[in-house]
Amino acid sequence: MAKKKRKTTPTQKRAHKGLSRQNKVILGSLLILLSLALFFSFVSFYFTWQDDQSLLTEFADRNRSARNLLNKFGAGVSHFFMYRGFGLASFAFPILLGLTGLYLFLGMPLRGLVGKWVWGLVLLIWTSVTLGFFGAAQPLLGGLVGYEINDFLQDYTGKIGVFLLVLFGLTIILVRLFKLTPEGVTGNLKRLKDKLGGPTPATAAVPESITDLPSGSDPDEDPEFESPDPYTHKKDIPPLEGEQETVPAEVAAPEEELQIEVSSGPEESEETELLARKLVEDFGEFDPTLELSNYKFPHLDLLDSHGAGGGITINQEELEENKNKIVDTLRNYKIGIAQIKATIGPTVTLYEIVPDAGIRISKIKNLEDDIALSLAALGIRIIAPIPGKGTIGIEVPNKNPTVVSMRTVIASKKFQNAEMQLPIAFGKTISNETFVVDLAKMPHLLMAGATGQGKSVGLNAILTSLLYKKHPAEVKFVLVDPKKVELTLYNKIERHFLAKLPNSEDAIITDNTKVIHTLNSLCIEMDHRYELLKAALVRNIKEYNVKFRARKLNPNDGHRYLPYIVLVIDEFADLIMSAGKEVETPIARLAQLARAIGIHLVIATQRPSVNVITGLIKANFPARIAFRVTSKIDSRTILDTQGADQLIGRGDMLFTQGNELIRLQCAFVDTPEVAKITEYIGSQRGYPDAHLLPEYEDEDSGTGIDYSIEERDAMFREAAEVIVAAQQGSASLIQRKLKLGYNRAGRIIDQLEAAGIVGPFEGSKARQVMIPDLTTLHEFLKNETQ
Ligand SMILES: Nc1ncnc2c1ncn2[C@@H]1O[C@H](COP(=O)(O)OP(=O)(O)OP(=O)(O)O)[C@@H](O)[C@H]1O
Repeated sequence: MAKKKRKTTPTQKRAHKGLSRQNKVILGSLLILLSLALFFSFVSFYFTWQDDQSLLTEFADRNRSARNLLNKFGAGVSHFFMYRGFGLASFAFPILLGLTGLYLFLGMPLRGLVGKWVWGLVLLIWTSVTLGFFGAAQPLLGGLVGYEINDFLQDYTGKIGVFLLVLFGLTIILVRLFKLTPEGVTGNLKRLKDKLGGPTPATAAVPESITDLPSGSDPDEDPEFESPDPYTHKKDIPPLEGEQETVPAEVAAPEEELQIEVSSGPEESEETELLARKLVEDFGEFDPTLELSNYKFPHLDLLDSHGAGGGITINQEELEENKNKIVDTLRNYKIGIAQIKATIGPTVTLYEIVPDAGIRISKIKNLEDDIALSLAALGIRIIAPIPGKGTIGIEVPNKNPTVVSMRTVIASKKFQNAEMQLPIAFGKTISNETFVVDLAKMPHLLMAGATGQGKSVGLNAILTSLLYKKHPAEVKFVLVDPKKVELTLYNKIERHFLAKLPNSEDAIITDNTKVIHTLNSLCIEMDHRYELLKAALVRNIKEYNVKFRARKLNPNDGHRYLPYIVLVIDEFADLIMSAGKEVETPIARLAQLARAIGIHLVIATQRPSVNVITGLIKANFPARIAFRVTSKIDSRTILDTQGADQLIGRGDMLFTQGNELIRLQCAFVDTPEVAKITEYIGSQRGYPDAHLLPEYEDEDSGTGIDYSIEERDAMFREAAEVIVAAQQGSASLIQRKLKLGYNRAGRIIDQLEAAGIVGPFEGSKARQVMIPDLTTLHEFLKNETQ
């Protein structure tokens, strides 16, 4: 709404500039009176024209008077319009003049009059020609104009031709002006029959003819005229709250002054809607993928099956053996089992047991080590009870685990049909089901595990999933790789999928200072995106992009299609150890706020200690993955519970999104496969450069308020102009208008203060602007340099 209001202001201002309210009332009443004078003259002319005809040549003679109600004026004007002009159709003039007068008198926006004048003139000529055609013997019906046009047309097309032309004109008027279509007419007749005695369509048609627009764009239509043609269709869209008022406001406007103001707002919104619909009709929806329309998604053959094509092989003997061992161990401790069931997964088999009645669950839980000992196996995990099932689960690793290949999970129906914003195929659950989640819903992911347990493979699985599902226009990666080797392969897709800071050579970030800059730049991008969302009146990136695709957001106002941004940090511990708060603060800020605007974080660390995964970080990362860790304490640090220490490694992982823990076998994607995928994408035509993030300037580059003229920011002058023009000394105004980051805008404000253009900081209030207008400012800046 705010935007619409902003839009109306210049129009209103212009209107005020043209004519003052008083002058409008004066001019309006003059036109109304003139229209009445014309009307009475015209009517009277029909009865007196013969008597008054001789007088037309003796206008100056004061002794003679005309019989017309408005005397000589009436006789002369009527003769001019009715006889020499358009005949009966000339009544259009008093009507149009009266209407214009009324608009001026009531202060209504004159824009609405254009359509009425155009249609009025069209009707005037058509009526004149038609009456001239049918009443050629009666010059007062069609007037001289009607007669002459008829004469001219008949010379070329004959009587029949003119008749057909008149008929065609009538069709245009009925269809465009009155929105009559065969379906509409039958529908109306039916409704009329139903209503019997209700308001006739004829009465409704009057305001409609008034409000129509010549362009054929959707006017405020009479609800009575519902027809399935493309024009009336537009009305089927449910009106916005304000829009409902538009119809009565427009119709009743000539009588009620109060409603006039109301109509201006919604009219604008309708205009935007109309424009959007017209653009979509003409060009189709905005397609973000158009620039790389020939882009081919990677195909399955780029991935290996890692010998997992045949699925899980069940070793019946092993199953039986494990079952017996479990039953025996429990029996040794006097725990009877009523039922036992096995679910075989790729890495572990889950034995679900129902103990005899009266057995305490904690007793079984305490036997974890004993069961592990008797089974002589690592990585046994007891889940007592399994949530929602009423059974106790014992997970026992398989002797021959099956590799879950990325190929099988990508090929799975679940992933292929996933209607998610950022679908990730992590791998398989212990019941051998493909596990797919939406990164956008998580909304950030923390990944930890001891070295060599599958973190890098996990990150590759995330990136591969997105590469298989998303077009380069839809998602961008910001990759941070302090180890300098893990993510290098993704360099090849820089111009397709990567985002980087302006002026930086490599898209993959390996040094710490650059990481800090990038994180801050992402914070600026986040702020920009929030501004855009606010201006578009939407709540999240999804709604924003839908609106942008429907061409309801104007790129000239700074709107653009927003790709998702996934920030991946491999080895977070390194970073936090060397940069501490400088990294933690922007990460926490992004994690807290970035979910709605499509920036998602994936952070991996091999040192899950509390000084790396701090409380602040943890609180903002509800979704966590733990690969195998070496101690219970590490498991607690990541998951808030033990369990990760009992995993068997090689991609065996626990995933939580806040509540229950899910054990998964991570999909395996090897480095050569990643190389093939990136090669495949990288060899295709890409964008000219990587996606550029907003510029970030280090805060340390000068903080004192004693700025000399040479030290001033390059945007100082522009910023001063913005501030003086708006007479409002605020950093956020500079930020918004000049699209600068918060820190830079803040620094410019300090420089403006040092220059004496704005006053000192006044808490929550905007600073005082010391210079009244732009001319004074320019003078001031000129004097400064002299
Ligand atoms: N999902 C998996 N399925 C099968 N094997 C796996 C899986 N994940 C990892 N591995 C095996 O474990 C090895 C180490 O994995 P990875 O490089 O991902 O460990 P990491 O945790 O990133 O180690 P580091 O922290 O030292 O980089 C891989 O080379 C692979 O052989």
